Amino acid sequence: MNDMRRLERDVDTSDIKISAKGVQVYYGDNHAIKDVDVSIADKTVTAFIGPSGCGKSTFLRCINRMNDTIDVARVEGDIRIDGEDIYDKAVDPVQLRAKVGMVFQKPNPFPKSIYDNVAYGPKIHGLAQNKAGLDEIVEKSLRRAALWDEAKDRLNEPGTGLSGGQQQRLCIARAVATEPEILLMDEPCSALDPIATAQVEELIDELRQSYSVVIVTHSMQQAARVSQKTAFFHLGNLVEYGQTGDIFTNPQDPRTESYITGRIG
Ligand SMILES: Nc1ncnc2c1ncn2[C@@H]1O[C@H](COP(=O)(O)OP(=O)(O)OP(=O)(O)O)[C@@H](O)[C@H]1O
Repeated sequence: MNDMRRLERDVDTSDIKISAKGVQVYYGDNHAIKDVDVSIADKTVTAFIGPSGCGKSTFLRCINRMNDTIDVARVEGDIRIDGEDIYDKAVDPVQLRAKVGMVFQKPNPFPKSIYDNVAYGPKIHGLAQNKAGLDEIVEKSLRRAALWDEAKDRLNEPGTGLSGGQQQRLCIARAVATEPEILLMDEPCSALDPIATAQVEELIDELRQSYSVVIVTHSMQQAARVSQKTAFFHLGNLVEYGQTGDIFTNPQDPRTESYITGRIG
């Protein structure tokens, strides 16, 4: 039995959205993720924490097969969404990524208008019948990302002309526009000021009503504020996983305790 299985506590096994078993990731000879098992709940924010280089982003990228785009990366093991093997040969990674949206560390709007940034995904996935349908999706997505009021009078202006915090909300609007079921966020606030961070955190809390949200964060305060479940990674191992409150107040593994008290990291 590995560490995580022994230490997993209070993780509701009902309503599991993502389940991973025996996941290994290698970059060439570098064994970056070591035999990770985890079950991630629907309609919940799950935070991945741990020291730099422990594999948080690598594991996050397994969930929408973004590691496929890295030549030297090799993923082994079993990852299922709603019980379906996402690494099955029949699964189209492009379709998968519409269902599993991703928001990156640095806001990365396309060099297109605000409207087109949001409309791009729905267009390529054929989600709108006509222009009116597309307009509706764009408005709804910008509203969900709490950007509509600031953007509605400048939809044809470049997305890159928005402030950093607005650009990140635009990227969230772009991610939700394809009606995903899971939203992966890789340090989504690291380039934002405290006000924009607070707005995005508020948004994450709202988004969990509809999605399973998985967020990588370097900020333990942020993990404590936004997540219900926390997974602590160390040297490629998932060391401890449980209710966020328990992980921060009563960690079971000395490595978790050292990290949250600032002794490693
Ligand atoms: N594209 C890549 N090519 C080769 N090795 C990589 C790549 N991405 C990550 N790695 C390696 O995999 C290991 C885990 O890195 P990863 O970025 O997943 O960690 P992390 O916990 O997200 O780190 P950080 O908090 O610093 O972002 C590291 O040894 C890193 O060097």
